[in-house]
Amino acid sequence: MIITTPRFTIIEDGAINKLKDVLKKLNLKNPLVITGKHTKKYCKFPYDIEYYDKILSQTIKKQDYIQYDCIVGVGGGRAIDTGKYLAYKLGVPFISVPTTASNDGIASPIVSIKKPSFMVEAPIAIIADTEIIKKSPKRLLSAGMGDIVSNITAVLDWKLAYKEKGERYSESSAIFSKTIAKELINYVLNSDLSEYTNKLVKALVGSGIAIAIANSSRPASGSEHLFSHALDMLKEKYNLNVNSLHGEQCGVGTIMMSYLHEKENKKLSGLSTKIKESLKKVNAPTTSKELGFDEDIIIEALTIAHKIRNRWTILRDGLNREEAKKLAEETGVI
Ligand SMILES: NC(=O)C1=CN([C@@H]2O[C@H](COP(=O)(O)OP(=O)(O)OC[C@H]3O[C@@H](n4cnc5c(N)ncnc54)[C@H](OP(=O)(O)O)[C@@H]3O)[C@@H](O)[C@H]2O)C=CC1
Ligand SMILES: O=C(CO)COP(=O)(O)O
Ligand SMILES: [Zn+2]
Repeated sequence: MIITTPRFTIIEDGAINKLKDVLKKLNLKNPLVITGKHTKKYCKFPYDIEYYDKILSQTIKKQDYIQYDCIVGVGGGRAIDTGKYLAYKLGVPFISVPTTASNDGIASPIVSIKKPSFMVEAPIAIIADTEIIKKSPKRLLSAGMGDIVSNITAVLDWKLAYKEKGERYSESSAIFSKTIAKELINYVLNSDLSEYTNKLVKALVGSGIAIAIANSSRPASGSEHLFSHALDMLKEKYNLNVNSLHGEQCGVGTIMMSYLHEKENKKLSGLSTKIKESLKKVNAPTTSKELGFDEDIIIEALTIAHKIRNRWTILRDGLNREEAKKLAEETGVI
């Protein structure tokens, strides 16, 4: 098994200005920058630039990109994911330059632009300019909290799969991942949030690295992500005009899945409430209404989530409609 983790991680104000130095250190000379319409303004480099929409709308032909020795993704989750995907298709290194902190794709070895998601090499470098990230829409920074609290239920689910199904499990990756989430939750609940963005970026980078070390998204993706993936599926199926973000959906999923874990383990008592409070404190959605979904969609997503992929979680063989409704009601999601 080959595990790749980033060689350079820079998290600081003005970090984007170090892209040139990082490229030099990595002996990379001709990058192609992938970005989005809202984030192009940050690409003040003398390199070729393309929008991710264009990359996604065409079949990638290696010969069209032969002159580039690496890909740099500058932007939100989709820009980063598209850059990572292109780098994978071309077999060149990927450098991640997030302009916000909405999910752990900024550092993970996962591409989720194509469903189902799949593992690739982790970014060779992460350049997170906190000056830019702090100015990004507040909603994206709230969503990031949802992707971090997910680690709590993801790890509980992973351990459950180990106990009930004998799945391969790594205690060190699990502890790393859940500690990242616990620390951020405690910080959020007990502070004035003045350092929130910095801590969030570090947590998301750590979460991506936990995935790389485990060589699986298990440390950061359990039943709460199954619920989020189910919502994405239903958005497509019913052509729903809902613009909820990945991290927002995962956060609401974590409230419900932690409640299910609590019911089986007294030691976890109060977990779901604590997670909900931490999401509220950063203004992340905690209800179907705030997410923008009708209650029926939330219930349907809960009933199909276990079928999304072959991953044993607290949902086990699935919830029926009645159980799903009860769960969403008892956690205040509907
Ligand atoms: N690989 C992985 O492990 C994971 C990957 N993902 C990926 O992430 C995507 C979701 O990412 P998410 O960030 O939530 O959503 P988007 O990438 O859709 O970004 C949301 C919006 O924020 C804008 N934006 C980003 N940064 C700034 C900024 N600094 N200033 C102003 N606007 C900004 C984007 O601009 P613009 O329109 O220019 O892009 C976009 O319009 C998923 O679709 C998936 O592809 C999600 C989870 C995990
Ligand atoms: O979003 C992710 C981790 O936060 C990726 O996980 P998946 O394996 O569920 O796509
Ligand atoms: Zn996620």
